[in-house]
Amino acid sequence: MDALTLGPEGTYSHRAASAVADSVSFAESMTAIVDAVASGRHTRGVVPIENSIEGSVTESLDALAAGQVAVLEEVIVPIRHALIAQSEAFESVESHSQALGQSREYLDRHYPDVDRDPVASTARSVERAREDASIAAIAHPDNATDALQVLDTDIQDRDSNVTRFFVIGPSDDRRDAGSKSTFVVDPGVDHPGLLLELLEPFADRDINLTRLESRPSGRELGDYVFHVDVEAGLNEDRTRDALAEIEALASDGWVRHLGSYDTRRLDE
Ligand SMILES: O=C(O)C(=O)C[C@]1(C(=O)O)C=C[C@@H](O)C=C1
Repeated sequence: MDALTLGPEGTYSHRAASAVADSVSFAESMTAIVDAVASGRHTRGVVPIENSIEGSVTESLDALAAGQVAVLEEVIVPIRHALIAQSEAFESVESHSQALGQSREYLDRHYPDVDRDPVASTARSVERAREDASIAAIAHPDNATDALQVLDTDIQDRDSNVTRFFVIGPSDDRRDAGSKSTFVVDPGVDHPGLLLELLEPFADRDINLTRLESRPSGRELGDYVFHVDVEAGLNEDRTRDALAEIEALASDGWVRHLGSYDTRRLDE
């Protein structure tokens, strides 16, 4: 099966997608990937969700909350960045904002006066460095082909750097079995203790939460949609019971079960 992911060739998303699909096609943004799967134009997509240093990939979270898709698997990819350019004589560093953030301490230490410019992906910054000697890229070292050189390796601020991706498909492919599940909750109400009430159904049943993220609903300041990951499948009674309680609490809003899924870890 073909998977749509963030391009061009050579992104970390490309590495994640290659591990789960027979072939890979490329899009320009996470929103475009989720839209293509939600509308049926593509059967599989692979989007980054969170990084161990920089945190959430907010564009992916907001697209998942808006689009009708299912999460089928999570893929954990080790991220080891290289500094890539035609020579040491570069004047600016470009990369995806996540990669610039993951290498912040390195750049502060070694290139404090060099401009940092975000572009759509790490591989896009490599294309730019290939065309322009004044630009250095931050990307996987395998991208340093032709006139490009790897000026430094392992420039991420922690060696344990990993990014978590979701493999997504149409809502009809949603599964109830898996070691983890993801929900998006728009409570539609606001009162003291609401967040506590939303979490208690999981705590009461000994269900471990692995992520809780508040994203602005976009309606007004202070109004949030919650992304919740738990270590349990929806085929378990305890998860179904917890979800029923949350649905009752959010009866003026909505709850979306994005799916239950297992984890795949890629080697370095
Ligand atoms: O630009 C890329 O290579 C991507 O696949 C995107 C992305 C991200 O959005 O987090 C994926 C993994 C790394 O954390 C850096 C960038």
